[in-house]
Amino acid sequence: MRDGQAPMVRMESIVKRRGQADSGFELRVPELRVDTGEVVALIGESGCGKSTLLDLIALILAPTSAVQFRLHLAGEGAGQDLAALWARGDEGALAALRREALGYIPQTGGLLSFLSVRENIRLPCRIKGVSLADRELETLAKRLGVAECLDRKPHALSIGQRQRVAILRAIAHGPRLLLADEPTAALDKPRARAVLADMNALACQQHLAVVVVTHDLDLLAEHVDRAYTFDLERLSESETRSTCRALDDAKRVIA
Ligand SMILES: Nc1ncnc2c1ncn2[C@@H]1O[C@H](COP(=O)(O)OP(=O)(O)OP(=O)(O)O)[C@@H](O)[C@H]1O
Repeated sequence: MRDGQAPMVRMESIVKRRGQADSGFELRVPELRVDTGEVVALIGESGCGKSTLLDLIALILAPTSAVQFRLHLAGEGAGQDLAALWARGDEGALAALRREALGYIPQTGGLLSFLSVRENIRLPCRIKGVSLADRELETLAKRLGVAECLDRKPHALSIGQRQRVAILRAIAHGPRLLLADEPTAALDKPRARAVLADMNALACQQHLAVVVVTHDLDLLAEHVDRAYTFDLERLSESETRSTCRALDDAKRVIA
C-alpha cells in the first residue's frame, strides 16, 4: 500500500470454475488486495487465469464461490459486498458499479471504428450520464499525447495512439478502478513503457487503482507496485487448476 492509501478491492478465498463438470479450469484466489493509487500486475504463463481474474475484478464474471469480495470506493465505510450482490443476482447494482466505478481497457483497445476519437472517449460519460467539457477532454488528451487525434477515426491512428485513446476513454468518466488486459501487447518496448508510465501516473494523480495483465516482465519494474502470479497444475487430461499468489517482492522478482 502506498502511504496514506486505502484498500479498494479485497478478495478472500474466491473460486471460479470454467468449462464442464468433468473437464475444465478452476481458478483459486486465496487472497488478493488492490489499493487506491497503486498499479498491480497479473503475470503468468498462457492459460493460467489472468484474464479470468481480471474479469472477476471487472464484475464481468461471477465467482463460483467467495468468502469475501469487496469494493471500497472513497467515503464508503464497509464498502460494497460484491459477493452478496452476485449471490442474490443483483444485476442492477452490479451494472451501476461497472458503469460508474470501473474503466476497462480490452486487449485490442475496443474503440468503435465508426465514431471519432472524441466521440469514442465521450461514450462512457454518456452511458454514465456525466458531462465532459471539451476543455477537460482536451487536457486529458494532451497529457496522454493524443490531442491532435481527437477528430480522427480510430483507423487513422497508430497502434500506440489507439492504445492511449483506449486508456483515455477508460478514465474519462472518472472511474476509481482501471482494469487493462495486456494493454502493451501490440506495442514496441518504448511505447509499452510509456503506456505503463501513463497508467502509473494516473494511479497517483487521480487516486485510481490499476490492475494490468501483462506478459512483459521486463517492462514492469519501474511502473508496477505489486504483482500476483499463478501456480498452474494439470490435474488430469481434461482438468487444470490454477492458484493465484502474491509475489512478495514484485519489484525485485520482476527486475
Ligand atoms: N469462456 C470460457 N469457457 C470455458 N473455459 C474458458 C473460457 N475462457 C477461458 N477458459 C479457460 O480458462 C483458463 C484460463 O484462461 P484465461 O484466458 O483466464 O488465461 P490467461 O492467463 O489470460 O491466458 P492468455 O495469457 O493466453 O490470455 C484456460 O484453461 C481457458 O481455456
